[in-house]
This record gives sequence, structure tokens and C-alpha cells, in this order.
Amino acid sequence: MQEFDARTPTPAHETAIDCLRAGVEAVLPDRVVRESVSLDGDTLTVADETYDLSAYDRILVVGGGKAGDGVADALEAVLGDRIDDGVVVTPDPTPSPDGRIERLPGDHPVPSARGVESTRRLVDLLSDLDDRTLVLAAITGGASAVLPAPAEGISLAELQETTDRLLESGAEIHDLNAVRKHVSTLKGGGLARLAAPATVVGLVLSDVVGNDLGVIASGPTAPDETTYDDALDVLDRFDLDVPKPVRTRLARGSAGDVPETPKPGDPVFDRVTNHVLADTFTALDAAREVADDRGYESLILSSRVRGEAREAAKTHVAVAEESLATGNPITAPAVVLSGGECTVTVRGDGDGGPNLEFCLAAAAELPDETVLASIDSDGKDGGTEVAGAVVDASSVAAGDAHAALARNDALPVLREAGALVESGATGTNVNDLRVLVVSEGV
Ligand SMILES: Nc1ncnc2c1ncn2[C@@H]1O[C@H](COP(=O)(O)OP(=O)(O)O)[C@@H](O)[C@H]1O
Ligand SMILES: O=C(O)[C@@H](CO)OP(=O)(O)O
Repeated sequence: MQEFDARTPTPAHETAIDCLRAGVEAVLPDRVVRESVSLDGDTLTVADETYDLSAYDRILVVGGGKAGDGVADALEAVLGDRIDDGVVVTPDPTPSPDGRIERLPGDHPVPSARGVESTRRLVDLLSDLDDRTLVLAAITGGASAVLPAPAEGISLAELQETTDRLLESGAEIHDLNAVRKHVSTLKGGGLARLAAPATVVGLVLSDVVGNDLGVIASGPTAPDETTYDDALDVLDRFDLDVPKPVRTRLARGSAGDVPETPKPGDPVFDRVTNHVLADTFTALDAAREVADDRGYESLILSSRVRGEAREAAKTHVAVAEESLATGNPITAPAVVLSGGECTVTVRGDGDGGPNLEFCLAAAAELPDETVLASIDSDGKDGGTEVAGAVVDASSVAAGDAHAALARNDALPVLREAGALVESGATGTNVNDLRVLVVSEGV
């Protein structure tokens, strides 16, 4: 991972940044996979489960998402030439000269033609498997877009337009993916269905609050709890104008004319096990250790914060104020950590993302004795190329902050303030990570 590049004018700013860095490092796929996957003779251990490799003639690695490359690297390091073949689709694939896993490109947040082509290769690899095949599936956030397999009757352009509408709506990921699962052949358990009767082991890095396996990457290896009716309900609730073939497919599914995604108890999952290897709490825990080492009182407020970013920011400001006024929920000098997935209902045409808006909204109201940093762990917040920002009460004048928020244009004003955190793509993906440092003399 590249260095964070924010100005760090005080020790409190430095602490905030160091906590974030430790958090991201703790969920890098290489570290996560090496900690939970090992090989001893023919025994492959994944988390608390063992698999006897002598029961299989072929071992395949498939999957994708923003951390897919790192998972593939780590699996090649652990399994070496025990891997027979593989296809992993990621936004920035790095060729692996000696590895058996082909690395192919896909795009995020909107699926692309090259992503469809790459995914076709993955689907080909999974066709006609038998029960002596073991499939290791790297399931990481972002794969809904990176690994696109449009359902019959839906073109890529229609899938792209649907994705755009969903992303702009401010809908949470459960709702978003209820639609995506019903317009794809690979999502919503489709990968498991395709691979059956092979054994499938899902290696999951979760970027979904609550680690719902049916939602992470739209659940390629998990039973789908949602229905065509749920997908139609999302379109109605968010008043989404999607291309006709998409609405038609969902309506036909609702009428029983198109097969449903596989549900819990479906035999396609008889030989499927999913292991969540890391999530946002893993990152917050590591961040907290940095705070503890520096002598701060520390608290993980929640790894599950969600909702409109500028509203969640106000709650964090309130926590800082309370800490300074009454010592609740923690006495300064303190580090309060939180994570989760905030969203933004975009109404303007500016540049920004949920973490940038979070910081900008907070900066307008933060007490003097606080520093707040917030990043997307994947290194790219919203539609920007920056991870997030680190702010204090002096970063941006309240009037400027509110004007930029009205345009959803947090990026330029935070750049002007020298407050951006630029990590580049981190190669991993859990959720947003936030650090609030509350300390006299910030
Ligand atoms: N100009 C903008 N300002 C603020 N938020 C934005 C802007 N454009 C898009 N967004 C928001 O970015 C969010 C998606 O980005 P992000 O959370 O980083 O995605 P991912 O889940 O892929 O990491 C959505 O809630 C979307 O509304
Ligand atoms: O792929 C997806 O469906 C989501 C959730 O896992 O990831 P991201 O929000 O990064 O697109």
C-alpha cells in the first residue's frame, strides 16, 4: 500500500492517520489469507475447517472483486502447483508469471465490456465440473460490478444504466444487490449453481455491514434470501427509471416465468462452505491497538454505522462534544473508532464520496479539541480517486462546507484545505473506517 498523503500538522492528526493505516494493513488480503489458510500435506485448513485434497482431482481458484488479486497471490503462495487452473477478475490485474491463476480485468463501480468478457472465461472454467473438483472462490467487495454476467435478455448497456440509477439513488447495498442478483447469472448463488457438484469453498472479505453472505459481492456462492418481488420493490421505493428489459425480466420473474435464484436449503449449496476471513471490525481492532499503544483511552463505537454521511457525521460530532463535556462515553485524551458504510443521496453534480462528505459536514461543527479522519478502506471514496480526508475545526469555514455539500462537491474544498488522504487503491476492501481523536491541545 502507498503511504497516506495527508498533511499531518499535529500528533493527533498523525495518530488518526496511523490508526487508519494499521486498520487497512490488517485487512490486506495477503495477511488475511496467510493467517487463515494453510496446507499440511494433503490437508488444507481454511479458518476452522479442513479439506482433504486427496479427495480431489482438480483444484480451481476463481472469483474477484477489489481484493481478488491479493487473495489469488496469497493462495498461489500457500498452494503453489497444487492449483490446477483459475480465473480471478479484478480492477487492476497484476500478471502472475509463475502462478496458475489467470488474472483478468473488470471495472467498478459500473460493469464494463472487458469485465463481461473476463467473467465469461470464469464461467467457462466452471462449466461441467464433477464432484472430484475443489473450487476456491475469492469473494471480495466490488465483485457485483467487476464480475458481470448479464442475465438472458439484458444487454451490458442496460446493466450499466441500471447500475448508474441504483448508485445515484442512495440505496443501501442490500437493496442495490437485491436488484443485481436478479439480473445476473453468476450472482445470488449462481456461481454455486454453476459449479455443482464440485465442492466450493468461499474465501470472503466482507465489505457489507453485518457480513450478510447473500449481499457481499451479491453472494455468488450464497443462498439468496431476496426475490424478484424484492427487486421490483427497490425500483419502486427509490423511484428508479431503469431500462425496459430489466423491468420486464423482474416482472416475468415475479410471475414465475423466469427461474428464481437458489434459496436457503437448495441442494446446490450442499457442498458449499463460505468463510468470512476479515471484515471492518478486524480493521478497527488493529487501529485501536495503535491508539492504545500511544496512551489514548480507546473505544470502538460501532463497525456498523450507515445512513446518509452528513447525518452520521453530526452524531460523531455529538460524541466528541459529550466526551469533552462530561467524559462520556470516554474521557479525553481518547480515540473513538467507527466503521460502516455511509451513503450519499446525490443531488448535485460535484465530485465527492461518503467519507469526504462525512469529513466536510463534521468539519463545520467539530469542537476545537478534535481531529476526525474518515476513509474508504478500498482507497477510493465514491467516484473519486482519494480515500477520504482528515479534518479539524479549522479545516474549512462552515459556510464553504455547507455550500460544497449542497453541490455534493466535497473533493475540491477538502483538497484546498490540504485535508485529503490519498492512498491509491489499497488492494483490499472492507468498509469505511473512521478515527475521532479527542484531546486537549490538538
Ligand atoms: N459527488 C459525490 N459526492 C458524494 N457522494 C457521492 C458522489 N458521487 C457518488 N457518491 C456516493 O458514493 C457512494 C458509492 O461510493 P463508495 O461508497 O465509495 O462505493 P463502494 O461501496 O464501491 O466503496 C454512493 O452512496 C454514492 O451516492
Ligand atoms: O460488490 C458489491 O456488491 C459491493 C458489496 O460487496 O461492493 P462495493 O460496494 O465495493 O461495490
